[in-house]
Amino acid sequence: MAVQINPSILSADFARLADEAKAVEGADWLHVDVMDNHFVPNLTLGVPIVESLAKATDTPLDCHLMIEDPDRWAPQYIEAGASSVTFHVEAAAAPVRLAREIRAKGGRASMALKPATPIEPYEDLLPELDMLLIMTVEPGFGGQAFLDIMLPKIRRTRQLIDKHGLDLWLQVDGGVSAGTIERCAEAGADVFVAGSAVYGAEDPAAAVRGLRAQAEAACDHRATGR
Ligand SMILES: O=C(CO)[C@@H](O)[C@H](O)COP(=O)(O)O
Repeated sequence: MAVQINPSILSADFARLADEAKAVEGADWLHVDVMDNHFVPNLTLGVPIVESLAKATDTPLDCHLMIEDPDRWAPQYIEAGASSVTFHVEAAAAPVRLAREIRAKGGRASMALKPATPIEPYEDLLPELDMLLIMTVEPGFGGQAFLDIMLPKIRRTRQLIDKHGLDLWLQVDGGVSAGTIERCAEAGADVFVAGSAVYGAEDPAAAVRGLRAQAEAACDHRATGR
């Protein structure tokens, strides 16, 4: 699968979201961090803003729900115009039912794991998903340092995806930058969320292009061993 670069609007100017979405045209998805100050100690935005943003940009939205009770809320984000919804397995009461409901509504179903949550108990769930998100920081804030200790989990997840021959995207989120993206790609990730590395750059669109070139080279290296 081709590499995908998804700017996180958590690092954008929330008063100018439509312009900030345009500033990264050429990105594959916009990553929308939804936080409820319960599942994580931060508060961001909800369904009405996603509904407005979906109308303001042609870039598809992936909503990353860092909230309690995603079973209740996730389908509403698809109805609001998101094309993909990521829920945390630690918060979901019925992850399989929820993934099926997201897909039944026409969305891509994605499940996230916090750093201390292992992948192995969820091997049998993987066919129910379109994407798996491995958090490479503790969720809640942008601008944190990348957790190198997540690299073995990324590798093990890639092995599981390949073992089962699944068409499942493997996303990483947190501390992804020019200094870390190659390690993530070499470990097996193919979807990269970057907040401060994109919106903190003078030219966000150029930052997306730079990250894409680095990730593509590292993915080729992983595939060919050269
Ligand atoms: O989900 C989160 C944080 O919880 C992320 O999406 C951050 O927004 C990524 O920001 P950077 O680490 O790339 O600055």
